[in-house]
Amino acid sequence: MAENGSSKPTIEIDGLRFTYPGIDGHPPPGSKPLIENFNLTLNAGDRCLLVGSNGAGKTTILKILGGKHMVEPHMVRVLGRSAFHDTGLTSSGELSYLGGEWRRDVAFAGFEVPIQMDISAEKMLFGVAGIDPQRREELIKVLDIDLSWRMHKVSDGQRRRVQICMGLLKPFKVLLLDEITVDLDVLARADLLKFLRKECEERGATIIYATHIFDGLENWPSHIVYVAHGKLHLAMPMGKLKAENNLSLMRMVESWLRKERDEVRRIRKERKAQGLPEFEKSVEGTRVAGGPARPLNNGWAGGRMHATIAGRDENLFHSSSNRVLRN
Ligand SMILES: Nc1ncnc2c1ncn2[C@@H]1O[C@H](COP(=O)(O)OP(=O)(O)OP(=O)(O)O)[C@@H](O)[C@H]1O
Repeated sequence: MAENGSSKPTIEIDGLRFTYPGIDGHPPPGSKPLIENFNLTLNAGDRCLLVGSNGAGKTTILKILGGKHMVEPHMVRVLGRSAFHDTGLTSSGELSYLGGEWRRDVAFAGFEVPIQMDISAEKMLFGVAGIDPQRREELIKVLDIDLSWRMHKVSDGQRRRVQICMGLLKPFKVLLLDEITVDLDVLARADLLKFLRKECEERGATIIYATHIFDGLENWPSHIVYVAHGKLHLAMPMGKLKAENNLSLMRMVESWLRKERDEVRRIRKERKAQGLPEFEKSVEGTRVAGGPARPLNNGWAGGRMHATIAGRDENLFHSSSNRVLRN
């Protein structure tokens, strides 16, 4: 994929395989991997849109890249390093992940600032040490943040702007965005996308952005990746895709998802006709080897992880899934 200066890929996924662990920290016996045979290479400057239906595995892939789930080090390399094993990648800010639970509970992994408390936007944004003042000023402007906002009183969108600003303060080399723009108004979203594009073009950053909202994205990505049932279905430079297809981005994705859904329905119908259950059984939240049935969540979802760390289930967490899951 496109290169910018450095010839080494910034993101390399090679034969990725991943199964969510059961309560004992191991994949449940008989379970089928959620992510399988997944390969992707991205370079400095690439802006990659990650698309797929609900439950396709986008968040899981981003979390693996963000070092939150353990996989074998050779399967996923970020800036040539294993994100799970090399914690310096995230602590240095070179790798930044802005996703679901980050949005709900804390301002930014590592800063440990509860977002709902009575604190001003200014205190949050100026409380982070070692930030380039010019970059901070630019971000405050891009996200149109009023420094006097009190975090417990602002709207969801205003709070989100401060959170995004916190997450972008350090000049990342790789940024993983998991549907972070849902609450932003049209202007804030457009300005943020413009800023992110500049980060890739001028600094050679690499961004993977998972979203279901295609408004204003038509000319933003340099690459598109479509994932279905944990498998890579398509990874392509946007230019090539547009040359082969004159649909809009949204219509294109819609047509892929429609095809995928029709195929799932067809398989279910066949199973029913054969006297088999339409939906497959799940083992501790993971699908059993077989057709394209979706796994169910086993309760170790993002929101639960924080509760587990902070709450009474702490021992349970430490004796089980923390071997493979990092929040
Ligand atoms: N902690 C977990 N344990 C077991 N299964 C999980 C866990 N987290 C997610 N899953 C399952 O893995 C599958 C993929 O989930 P994931 O969140 O990666 O999908 P997604 O593509 O991001 O979906 P969406 O577009 O809805 O955000 C889902 O079926 C989900 O139920």
